[in-house]
Amino acid sequence: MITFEGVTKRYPGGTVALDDVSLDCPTGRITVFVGTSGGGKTTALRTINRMVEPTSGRVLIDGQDVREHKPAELRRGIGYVIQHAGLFPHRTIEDNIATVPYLLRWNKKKARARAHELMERVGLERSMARRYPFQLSGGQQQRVGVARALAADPPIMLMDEPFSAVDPVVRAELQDEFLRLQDELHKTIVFVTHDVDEAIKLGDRIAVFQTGGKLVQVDSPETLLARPADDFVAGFIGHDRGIRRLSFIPASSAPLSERDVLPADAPVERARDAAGGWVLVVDADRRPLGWAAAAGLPASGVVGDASLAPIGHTFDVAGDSVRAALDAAILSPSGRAVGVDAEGRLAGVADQQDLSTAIARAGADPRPAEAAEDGG
Ligand SMILES: Nc1ncnc2c1ncn2[C@@H]1O[C@H](COP(=O)(O)OP(=O)(O)OP(=O)(O)O)[C@@H](O)[C@H]1O
Repeated sequence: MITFEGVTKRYPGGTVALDDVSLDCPTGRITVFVGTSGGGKTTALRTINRMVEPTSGRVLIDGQDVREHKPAELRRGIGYVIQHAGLFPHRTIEDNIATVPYLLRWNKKKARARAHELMERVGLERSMARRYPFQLSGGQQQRVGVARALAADPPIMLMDEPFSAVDPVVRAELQDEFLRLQDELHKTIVFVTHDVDEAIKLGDRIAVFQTGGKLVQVDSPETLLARPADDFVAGFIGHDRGIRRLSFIPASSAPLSERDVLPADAPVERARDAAGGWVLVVDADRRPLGWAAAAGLPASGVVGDASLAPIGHTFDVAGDSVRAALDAAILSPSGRAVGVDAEGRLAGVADQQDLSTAIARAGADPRPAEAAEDGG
């Protein structure tokens, strides 16, 4: 665990970059620092690897003051990734990645083998090993930056806006891969961003900094969205925090129904009085085929003969959130969302009223999200 104990940083000239910050960053988890520009996020991050020395207070790693280590020695156990990757322009990709192994005096063969293994891990083709950074896209360079930080398998990773310099699509890909990697590696990560959505997506805990280096709130994303500590945090996380909260309400909490669901071989007569004007048609295996409008059914035959409107997207009742289910309902021609199991078979249908019920239930639970999850 990384612990900040009353850390203050006052720069010459009087700027207070950190004001008595106390905070824990738990082992194996992602702690995200967000906040206003100039709020002290980068300064706080850099006190961990001694790129910045606090004016007062202490930073501890597993109970030990970071000042007990020489900076160079300390940094070998701490990966560091920055915006624009900060690669050495005249070194090949494999040698960039192997920077720390070379410093640790690994032989060249072993260091390069490690670099190749990491290239695969972060989704870079081996053919890029001998290229130079300028021959890679921005997103690829960021992957190299992550691979380089991981090279000596440090238990801690500090990441300062690592995905900010790439377009939104690449950024989302990098975030997804980063989460997948963390699922395997369980590093202790401190991640700086000014993007609230990125913080919510990646953070196990989010620390919000305000101008003047004040830490205003540290909480899980769920709690931050549900209970911002003050008007500054509420304003910072935005007016659509209600919508964002829906991502943390499991779709499984919505009631599902089998109303107006028919197999493709059911006679059309059975579909004519569908309450909502639409029937969901499924195959013999209960896989959803499409929506049939009651008004557009053929005069006779089976519902499978009707022209079916596409379902759009379904939601996974076990893994998706109410946000995904609501999106599916809004985009569905019938206004109803189709819930499926892991095999893609129909689990049930939820209309917007059913989803409202789930939202109201979640909103009515006054316990902090963690306690509610524990069932305690
Ligand atoms: N070396 C320095 N000398 C003097 N002042 C500094 C120095 N580094 C940072 N500061 C000041 O300290 C404050 C905090 O800076 P810091 O870079 O930690 O903020 P930040 O939250 O990371 O901001 P941003 O989101 O804009 O990157 C700012 O007012 C900044 O101008």
